[in-house]
Amino acid sequence: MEKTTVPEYVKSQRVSEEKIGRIARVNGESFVIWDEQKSYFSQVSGKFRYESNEWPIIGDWVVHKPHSNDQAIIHKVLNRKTVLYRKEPGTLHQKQMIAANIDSVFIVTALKNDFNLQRLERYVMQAYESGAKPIIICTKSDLVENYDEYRAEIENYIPAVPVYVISSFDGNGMEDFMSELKSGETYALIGSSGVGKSTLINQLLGQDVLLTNQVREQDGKGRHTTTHREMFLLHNGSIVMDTPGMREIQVWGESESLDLSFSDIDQLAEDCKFRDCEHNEEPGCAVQAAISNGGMTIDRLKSYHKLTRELERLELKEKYGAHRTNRILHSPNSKKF
Ligand SMILES: Nc1nc2c(ncn2[C@@H]2O[C@H](COP(=O)(O)OP(=O)(O)OP(=O)(O)O)[C@@H](O)[C@H]2O)c(=O)[nH]1
Ligand SMILES: [Zn+2]
Repeated sequence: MEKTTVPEYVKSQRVSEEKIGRIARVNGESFVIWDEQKSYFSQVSGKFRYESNEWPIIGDWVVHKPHSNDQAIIHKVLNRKTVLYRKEPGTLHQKQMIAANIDSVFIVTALKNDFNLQRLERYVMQAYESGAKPIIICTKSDLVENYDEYRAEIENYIPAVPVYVISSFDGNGMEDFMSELKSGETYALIGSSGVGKSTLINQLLGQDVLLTNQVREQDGKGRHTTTHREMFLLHNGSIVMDTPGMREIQVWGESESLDLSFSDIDQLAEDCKFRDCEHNEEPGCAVQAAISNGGMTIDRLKSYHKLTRELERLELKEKYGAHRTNRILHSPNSKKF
C-alpha cells in the first residue's frame, strides 16, 4: 500500500485537523489517494461536484475524509504548484489540465526515427509552460552508433536543458539518468507514441507494470489506449507519472515561456539596436550578426519565428475567439502561417 509525505507548501494550506492526500490515480470519476498513512479509493463529495467546475487531476493535493478502512471522500483541491496542460482534443484553443505539482517533465524521444529538434523544442516549451523543469531523454541508444552526436546536436540547439541518452534494452546511460531522480520529487513523461515511455517506467520500477507496445503487439490485441492516469512510487522515493494523452504536440501559452526556451536568442537580442527588433532585416540586429558569424543557425531563428507566430495566433484566438481570429488571419493583408 502506497503512502506519501506532504510537502511544506501543501501543509501550509491545511486548516486545523484536515487530512491531506494526493491524487495518485484517476479513472473517470474514481480516484485513488495516497496520504501519510495509507491509500484510499475515493470520489468527490456532492458539494464539490455541485460547486466546482474542475475535477481533481493526477498529482493534485486534496483535502479528504475517510469513511471506511479504504474509502474516502474528496472535499477540496489545494493550490497547485505547477500544471501540465494539453490542448483539448477537437477544439482550437481550449486548454485541458493533465497533471499537477510536477517538478520535472521528462521529454522522451527515441534516437533515429523519432528524432526531430523542432518538435523537441516545442515539448520544452510545453514543460516551461507548466512551471516544471524540462529534461530531455533520448531512448533507444542501442539502435544507433553515434548517440553522442545526437546529444551534441540537441545540446547545441536547445541550450540549458539537460540531456540524457539511455537504452532500456542494454542499460546504457541508465545509472547516470537514475541519479537524476530525487526522493520526494514528481516526474511526468511526455513524448510521442512508441518512443519507449512505458518501457522506461517499467525499468525504473524494476518490474513490468505497464504494458508496452511490444507486448500489445505480441498478445495480438494491437494498440490499445490507456484511459487512466497513474503515478508510481519508485524505491528511492521519487514519483513518476504516466500521462496517456500527452502524445501530441501542441503549442500555446504566453510569450514568457518562449523567452525561456529561446534564452540564447533573448540574450543576443539585448544587443540589437532596436528594443522591438524582430531579427529580420532590421539594422543593427545582433541575432542576424550571430548568424553571419556562425554563432547561431538560421534554423534556430526560423523556429523561433514560427513559434512566435503560433503564440501570437493563439493569443488572438484567446482574445477574440476562433471565428473572428480566423477572419483576421485569413484576410488578404495578413501574413500566412
Ligand atoms: N531498441 C530499443 N527498443 C525499445 C527501447 N525502449 C522501448 N523500446 C521498444 O519500443 C516500443 C515502444 O515502447 P513503449 O514503451 O510501448 O513506448 P511508449 O512511449 O510507452 O508508447 P505509447 O504507450 O504508445 O505512448 C516497444 O516495442 C519497446 O520494446 C530501447 O531502449 N531500445
Ligand atoms: Zn534583432
